Amino acid sequence: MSISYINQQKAKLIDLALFEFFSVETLVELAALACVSAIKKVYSTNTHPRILAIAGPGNNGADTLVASRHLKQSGYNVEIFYPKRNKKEMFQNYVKQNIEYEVPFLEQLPQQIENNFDLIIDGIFGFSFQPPIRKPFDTIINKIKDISENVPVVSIDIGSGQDVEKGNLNNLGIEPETLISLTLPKEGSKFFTGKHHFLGGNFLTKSLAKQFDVNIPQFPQGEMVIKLK
Ligand SMILES: NC(=O)C1=CN([C@@H]2O[C@H](COP(=O)(O)OP(=O)(O)OC[C@H]3O[C@@H](n4cnc5c(N)ncnc54)[C@H](O)[C@@H]3O)[C@@H](O)[C@H]2O)[C@H](O)CC1
Ligand SMILES: [K+]
Repeated sequence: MSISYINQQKAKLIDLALFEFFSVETLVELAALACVSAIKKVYSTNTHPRILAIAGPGNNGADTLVASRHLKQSGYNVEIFYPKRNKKEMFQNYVKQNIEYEVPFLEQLPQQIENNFDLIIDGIFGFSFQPPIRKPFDTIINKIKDISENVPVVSIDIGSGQDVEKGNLNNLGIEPETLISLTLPKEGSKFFTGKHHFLGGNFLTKSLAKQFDVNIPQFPQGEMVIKLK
């Protein structure tokens, strides 16, 4: 039985259904841990010790802020660029936590990313993205696209700027080396051209799968992610 790929509306509805059972903090913490697990499988602290994490204003950014803290605790040097701060208490707490865990926040996107970082985490937009890309993310996404040949990019849930359902239309979005889909892959990820595709966020029950008419995977024993590619 193949895993279902879901459209934007279904992703939002499944997310809402999960909020009936879990707090957003719980889902974000688990999603972030799954991302960290996938990242560690491909990029070690020896080969890719310096990480630049770029966090957007929504829950894709929340996943990134939490993943940054866990990566720092796992021995990576992480720095965060978080240009549009969400005022909600949860996000303010994530900032405080990172400061406590000695993860610095950068005021600007660094000039020489290629020389100073081994890996970029793209946590700008997830499944709620609606084109066109607004400022300041247009220039940020273009910059990441330009250097993605030289520095590997890991995108959380979606390559930011990509259409959730149609993929990298007109090459407007980030095409990452590694994509980590959450809950179920989005339709746009059928066109993923990078090297590694993981699925994390083992949140769905049989009953929710039935309600949303989706096929859910069996995660390998003891694993937080499944390798799809
Ligand atoms: N069930 C799950 O799979 C879970 C997934 N999680 C993560 O949450 C994101 C979706 O989060 P959401 O808050 O709904 O939205 P986004 O982060 O995608 O972005 C919303 C944010 O971005 C702004 N925005 C949207 N379009 C644009 C644009 N064109 N230009 C500029 N800004 C834009 C918008 O205004 C909002 O501020 C999902 O992908 C997962 O990563 C959670 O972990 C919970 C469980
Ligand atoms: K993203």
